Amino acid sequence: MSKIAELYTLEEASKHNTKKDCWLILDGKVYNVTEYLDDHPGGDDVLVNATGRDAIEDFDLVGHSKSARELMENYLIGELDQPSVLHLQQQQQQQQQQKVAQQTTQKPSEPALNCKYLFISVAIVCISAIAGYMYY
Ligand code: HEM
Repeated sequence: MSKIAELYTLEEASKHNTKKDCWLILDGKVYNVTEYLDDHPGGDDVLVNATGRDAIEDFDLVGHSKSARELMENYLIGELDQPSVLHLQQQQQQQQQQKVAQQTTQKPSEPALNCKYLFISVAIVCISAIAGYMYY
C-alpha cells in the first residue's frame, strides 16, 4: 500500500524556524527536526539557520554519513508542493546567474589592479633615481 505524502507550501514550511519548532527542507522533502536539535552533532543553530530554503547543498557539503541519511528518514513529514519546488528552482537559477554575472564583472578589474601596482613600482624607482641623482 503506497502512502500519500503530505504536501506543504514553502510559506508553511518556512514558518517553523525556531529551536522550539524547526522544519528543514532537503531536496524538496520536509523534515520536522525539532526533537533532534539537541542531538545533532553539528549543533542546533546550523539546523535553525537552514530553515526557509532547500538546504540540501549545505547538507551534502558537510558530507553526512550513510547513517545520518538513514536517521533523517525518522523526521520526514512530507514534501513541498509543486509550485514551491518550482519557486525554489527559479530562485536557485537566479542566484547562480547572479554569481556568474558577478564573476564576469570582477574579471576586468584584475588587469586594472596590475596596472596600478606597476605604476606605483615605476613611480618608486623614478623617485629613488631622482633622489640618488640629487644626493650624489
Ligand atoms: C535531518 C537532517 C539532518 C540529520 C539527521 C543530520 C545528522 C548528522 C549527523 C549524524 C552528524 C554526524 C556526522 C555524520 O554522521 O555524518 C551530523 C554532523 C553535522 N551536520 Fe547534520 N544532519 C542533518 C542536517 C544538517 C544540515 C541541514 C546541516 C547544515 C546546514 C548540517 C550540518 C552538520 C554539521 C556542520 C555537522 C558537523 C560535521 C563535523 O563537525 O564534522 N546537518 N549531522
